[in-house]
Amino acid sequence: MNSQAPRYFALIPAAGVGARMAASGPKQYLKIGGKPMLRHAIDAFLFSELIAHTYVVVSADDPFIDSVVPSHGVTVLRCGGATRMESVQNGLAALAGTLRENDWVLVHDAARPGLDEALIEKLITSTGEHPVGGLLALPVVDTVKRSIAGEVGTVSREGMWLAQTPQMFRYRLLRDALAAATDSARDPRQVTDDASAVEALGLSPKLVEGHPRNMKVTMPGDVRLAEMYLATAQPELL
Ligand SMILES: Nc1ccn([C@@H]2O[C@H](COP(=O)(O)OP(=O)(O)OP(=O)(O)O)[C@@H](O)[C@H]2O)c(=O)n1
Ligand SMILES: C[C@](O)(CO)[C@H](O)COP(=O)(O)O
Repeated sequence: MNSQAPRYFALIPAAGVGARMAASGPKQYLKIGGKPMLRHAIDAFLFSELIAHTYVVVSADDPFIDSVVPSHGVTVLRCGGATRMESVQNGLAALAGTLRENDWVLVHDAARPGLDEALIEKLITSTGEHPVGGLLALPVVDTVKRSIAGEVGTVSREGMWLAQTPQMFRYRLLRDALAAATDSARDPRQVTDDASAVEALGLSPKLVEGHPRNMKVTMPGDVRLAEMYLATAQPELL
């Protein structure tokens, strides 16, 4: 019987280049509401009493992080990889010996500045007892089209969700799932989120309804939308 109380850690992959944003530098350092995007994500975890510590994965030569990271509660891991998955894998590997096998890891995109303590608590209280883990997500409410070589069709939206982050899994399970995804014949670039690696093991994580404010800032037009969400009071949780 494991008598240790559960521990929750945040891991923020922040080693991307923001190609789709096409800004002058990596998008995670763009100011959103006067504060770098990455710092919004960090602060959500710092303000949460449930998170024991936060780790941020950046590229080895990142010149910006030292002016953004706070002086407490956060450790920078300069081990970013060529893909989001690699950055997460490298970050988890760097925490071997620090994290216990059954510690919960909440992986959250630096590109999602709208996360807040309420959503973190909702994910943890909804998932903490789940045998696999879970993630914030939004049910699809629009009709879904797929266009391939000019052929357009409609995909049933029954049971369809849009994955957000954090995605939370036990440290050992997540490391094993990502390692299996790397070893599999499947193109690892298909592993665009942490949950898909776990699902490839035949496991089903819990989907916990997130919020549109927790959007991923990807394209130039997303910056203003994210600022509008951040400018509003904390919304009632869905
Ligand atoms: N090699 C990479 C690629 C992405 N990320 C992180 O993964 C998150 C989600 O990725 P995405 O929104 O795609 O960011 P970028 O990869 O920077 O964007 P783009 O695909 O437009 O280049 C971001 O916080 C990004 O910093 C990472 O840590 N390491
Ligand atoms: C992890 C993620 O945010 C879930 O929707 C998404 O897969 C990240 O995709 P990206 O292309 O790395 O932004």
